[in-house]
Amino acid sequence: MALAHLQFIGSDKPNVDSCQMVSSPSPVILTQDELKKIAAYKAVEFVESGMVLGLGTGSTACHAVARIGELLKQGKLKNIVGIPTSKKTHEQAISVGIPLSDLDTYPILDLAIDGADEVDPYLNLVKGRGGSLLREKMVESACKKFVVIVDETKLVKHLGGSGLAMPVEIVPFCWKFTAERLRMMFMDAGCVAKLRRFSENGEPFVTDNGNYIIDLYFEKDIGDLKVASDEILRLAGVVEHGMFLDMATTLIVAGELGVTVKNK
Ligand SMILES: O=C[C@H](O)[C@H](O)[C@H](O)COP(=O)(O)O
Repeated sequence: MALAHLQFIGSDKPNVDSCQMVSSPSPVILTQDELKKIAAYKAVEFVESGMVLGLGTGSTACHAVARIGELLKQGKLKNIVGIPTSKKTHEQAISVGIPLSDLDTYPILDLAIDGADEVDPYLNLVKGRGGSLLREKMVESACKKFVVIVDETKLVKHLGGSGLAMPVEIVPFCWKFTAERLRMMFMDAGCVAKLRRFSENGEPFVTDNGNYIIDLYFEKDIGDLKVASDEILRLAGVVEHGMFLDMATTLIVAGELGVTVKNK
């Protein structure tokens, strides 16, 4: 079975042993959004009636939320309870008719479906470029199964190696102090720490929890991810970071040559 298309950026030898190609190569060139939708629809095949579901946030996860709503309307799914990971997903879920609840009521979820900003060959993730990392991490760490859905541009060899942001949610109090501490923490990796701002008015971006986001950019590999994770979380002022280590149980990747499902 040809799996050469499942490439982790920068990887010499992608780890694809446990992958399964589930659709044949398509002759049509698909847009990135169409690929996201294909991955999302594939993930929704894991959903069964009666499940308590973690509903992710972002341009990929929104296709899954829409699909679940559609199947509920068609009567193909019944008795679903959704736990949204952001205010935006909350609104979307209501609009498509998914009954909602929260972690206080359902501390253990059957399944969560969500996108990611980066995925490494071990299914570690960077999340939070949409700003929802804290609620996502709370919900997705309470799930028996966590299905991650991406198009193939999200695959990387090392987290933080794509040159894009590694988000850290912090309290607004003395944010410059916290940003500087984070920068110094990863000085050897050439870290730049930037407060996320709304592009329209330059005001700080505020999360659903009333916090700020510091985006970390690295010139070099940050080394052991667990060590980096623990160190960030020990810093007073930090609420959570966007590294989701050892949480995903299944990865669904949609690419030009088809859809691949990889189980951990
Ligand atoms: O905060 C946002 C979430 O972590 C998203 O799941 C992640 O950013 C991926 O989003 P998208 O599917 O839009 O690329």
